[in-house]
Amino acid sequence: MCAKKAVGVLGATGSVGQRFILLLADHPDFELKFLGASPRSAGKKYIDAVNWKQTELLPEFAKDIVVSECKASAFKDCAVVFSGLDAEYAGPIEKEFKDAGLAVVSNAKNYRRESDVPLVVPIVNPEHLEIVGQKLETAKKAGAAKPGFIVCISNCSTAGLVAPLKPLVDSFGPIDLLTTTTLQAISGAGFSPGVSGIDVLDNIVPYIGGEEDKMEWETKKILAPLSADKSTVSLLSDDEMKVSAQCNRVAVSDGHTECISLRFKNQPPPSLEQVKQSMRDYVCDASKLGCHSAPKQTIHVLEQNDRPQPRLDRNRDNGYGVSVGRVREDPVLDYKMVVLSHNTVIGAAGAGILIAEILLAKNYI
Ligand SMILES: NC(=O)C1=CN([C@@H]2O[C@H](COP(=O)(O)OP(=O)(O)OC[C@H]3O[C@@H](n4cnc5c(N)ncnc54)[C@H](OP(=O)(O)O)[C@@H]3O)[C@@H](O)[C@H]2O)C=CC1
Ligand SMILES: N[C@@H](CC(=O)OP(=O)(O)O)C(=O)O
Repeated sequence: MCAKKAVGVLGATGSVGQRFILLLADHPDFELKFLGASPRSAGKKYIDAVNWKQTELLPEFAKDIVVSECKASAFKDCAVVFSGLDAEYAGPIEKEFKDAGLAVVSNAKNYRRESDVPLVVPIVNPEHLEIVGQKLETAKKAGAAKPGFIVCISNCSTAGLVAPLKPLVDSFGPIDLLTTTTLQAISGAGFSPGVSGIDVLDNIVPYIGGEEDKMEWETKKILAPLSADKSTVSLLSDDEMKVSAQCNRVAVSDGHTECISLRFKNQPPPSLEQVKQSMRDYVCDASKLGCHSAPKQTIHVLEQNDRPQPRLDRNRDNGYGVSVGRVREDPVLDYKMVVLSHNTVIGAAGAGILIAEILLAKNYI
């Protein structure tokens, strides 16, 4: 058996960082050895730096790791560095890591729109990681050192949205109109400071800053093809796909729910049963590659009228699977459905780990 690869987590004390700690405990490929956070936390043992908010106990292995400042020199032995950094600080830090030759898999939004940075939902578009393959190949041919790179994970609501779309587009061609209304968990807002109790208790907040715009353009990057030379990806045009998102914060701890409606470009559309079957049959590439965290069932199509529900369905396939229910005809567009995804697993930390497992399977790290 090969030795485990050393990995690090930046932003290790936050909502996403804490999920990384849980998901990397006892991982067969990766050993979490290095943790980074703000100067407020640096120099402290993790157990003293973190305000642990998960329902699972803090894993033993992490308690005594001393948190570092987010400097590349402290993470130089990492095969991959996961970032759960506050986006206000992530930009220059992640660039410094990439320039130091490190592989960075980031949850932050800063580099998502760059055409030569893959924006990846690992159960949907892992083929965009070929951008990394091209960079490594070019450096190798030139006899240069292995370059660093950044791979971005999408916004957590975008991840849930694109999962059911992928098999539909693969089977029935483009979706030209798409609307979504989200009901997003409070863990999505992070822990510093996070959503206050008075705002969310007995309440719904119909605004999440920047979220609607991100969902609209990220969907059009994730579902777009790579350029012919596999070095970049551009957004689908408005003529190819129009996306409209409305985002709401609700009093749920984990798990983003989305009510979506869609129209196929090719008319007449497939039947309702064909739509459901294509989602049931979908096997993501990470599963085909045998990645440790890949879901056994990528999309769970639920038939009960009152599902999916966050508390009951968010942990399907350890949070790496997506649940879809209430699939039915839409009198305005073609079909509508309700989608549920775990925002800090397949929408954030879990997505990062699955991406790293794919990078490993492809010998990119
Ligand atoms: N929560 C979610 O579901 C999702 C979050 N994201 C993105 O992931 C990232 C992390 O989000 P989340 O975990 O929710 O945020 P949190 O606010 O919970 O955590 C932020 C982290 O950043 C660290 N940090 C703050 N300031 C600095 C600094 N100056 N230098 C270095 N580290 C710093 C904090 O460390 P300290 O404790 O020391 O202050 C903490 O570890 C964000 O970019 C977010 O947009 C993406 C998808 C989903
Ligand atoms: N904004 C998301 C989480 C998040 O931080 O997304 P992004 O990384 O796209 O800013 C939420 O509130 O649920």
